[in-house]
Formats: sequence, structure tokens, C-alpha cells
Amino acid sequence: MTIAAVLTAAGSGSRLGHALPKAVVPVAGVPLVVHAARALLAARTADGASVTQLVVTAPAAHLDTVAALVGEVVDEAAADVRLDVVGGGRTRQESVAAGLAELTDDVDVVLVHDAARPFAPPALVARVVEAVRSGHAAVVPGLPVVDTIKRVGAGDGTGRPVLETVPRGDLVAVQTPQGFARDVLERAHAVGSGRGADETTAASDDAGLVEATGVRVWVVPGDERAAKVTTARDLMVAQALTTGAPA
Ligand SMILES: Nc1ccn([C@@H]2O[C@H](COP(=O)(O)OP(=O)(O)OP(=O)(O)O)[C@@H](O)[C@H]2O)c(=O)n1
Ligand SMILES: C[C@](O)(CO)[C@H](O)COP(=O)(O)O
Repeated sequence: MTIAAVLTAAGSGSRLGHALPKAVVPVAGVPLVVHAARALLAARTADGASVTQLVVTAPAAHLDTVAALVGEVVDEAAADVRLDVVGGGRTRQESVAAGLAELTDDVDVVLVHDAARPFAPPALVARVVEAVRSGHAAVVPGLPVVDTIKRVGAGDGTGRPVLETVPRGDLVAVQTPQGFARDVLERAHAVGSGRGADETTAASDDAGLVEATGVRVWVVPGDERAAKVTTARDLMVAQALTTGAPA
């Protein structure tokens, strides 16, 4: 089994509202993309398998910065890891597709992970890989939904009408890293490529593209530490959990 990881870091972080692209914003003095890359490279399966190719998608104007930051992580890992840094696309889906194009021929398992989930622990990464290795071609980590979920209709200017309350017992909130048999993920991106140009049509995760090809996606237990940094509040929480100090 040869494992590669595509680490998405090309977003601007518009909802974060920081002067820097989100992936290079620091928590505890360390950029998010560095935290995320460290976790991916630290992960080990029960028999010692680890990520041997890391492909990072970066904003076009920050390719060199991201390459230098993640290059240090690869050096620290003291393992034989190939690093590629590529420019991202217009959407996350396009960025992942650009990352997949860099995979070396020997890769057969692919993880897709967000720099925006910098504290996904290595054990979670390993859990996803193990589930792929056990025979599931597509695996996502998920956590139970804690809020009551309602489907709503079009608004009238004062609010939106509730159409139904969705039973939440069989709902999960899905995280990254997501893991795939390479051929399944590449085919899903090829089939879904027409959706990728625009946020309104692009898949919000890779498993969604795989589902659309009729392949079953499996859920393994997620981890609260893999929470996504989307807003300024998320960043403050991440900082407080990491250092005990406000951002
Ligand atoms: N064109 C894009 C858009 C997003 N991403 C990455 O996909 C992950 C999840 O995206 P999100 O959290 O939405 O990040 P941003 O797109 O940067 O945030 P926003 O939507 O607030 O602008 C992030 O690691 C982000 O860097 C990417 O590689 N390429
Ligand atoms: C891939 C993801 O992290 C799974 O929860 C999420 O869908 C990314 O969402 P965004 O639309 O890029 O914020």
C-alpha cells in the first residue's frame, strides 16, 4: 500500500477575514498548513505504513511560502516523503483535482485533508487509512449531529418557513481526512469535473463526488479535534485550546 495525501490549502479564507490566506495564518505561532502537514506525516497504521507523498494546494501568490513551510515539515519528519506544491483552482473541488494530477504512479490510497482542519490527530488519519485498507473504497470521519436540524423553504423577507424536522439519529457531520482507493477518487473527479468551476455547483467534499458515481462511502468515528477553522471565532477557539491563551 502506497499512501499519498492531498492537503488543500489554496483557499483565501474569506469567512475568516484575516489579512493572510487562511492556511498561513498562525495558531500558537505555527501556520495552519504546518499543523495539518505534521499530523498527516506523523500518522502510522498498525503495521507502520505512512504517507509517502504529500501534495499541497496553495494560493498562486503564495506557492513559494507554502513550499518552504511544508518543506520544513517534511525535513522534520526524517522520512522519505515526496512533496509537491501546486496552485489551487477556483473551488476546493478544482484544487483537489489539481492535486490528484500530481500523484506518482505507485500511489494506491489517497487521503484528502483540509489545512483548515489543522488539529486532526494522527490517530484519526490512521483510522481512515485502516478503513480503506480493510476494503472500503471511500471513507470519511463523522461525528453525530448535536443540534436539531430543520429543512426550510424560501423566505418572505421576515423569515423562512420550516418544511420538516430531519431525524438526526442517522445524520453525521463529516470531517477530513477522507480516504479513498485512488482509482475510485480519480474516476469520481473525472465524472464530476463539470461541477468544479463554481461554488454553487462544486462538491463540498470528495466523498460527495464518489457517492455520485454509485460507490458506497463508509463513515468511521471522527474527532472533535478535527474541527474546521472557518471564522475568526474558530481561530480563537483553536488558539485557546492549543495554548490556553486568546488569539
Ligand atoms: N479554491 C480553493 C478553496 C478552498 N481550498 C481549501 O479547502 C479547504 C476547505 O475550505 P474552506 O474552509 O472553505 O476554506 P476557504 O475557501 O479558504 O474559506 P472561505 O470559504 O471562507 O473563503 C481549506 O483548507 C482551503 O484552503 C482550496 O484548496 N482551494
Ligand atoms: C471537506 C469538508 O471539510 C468536510 O466537512 C467541508 O465540506 C469543506 O467545506 P467548505 O465548503 O470548503 O467550507
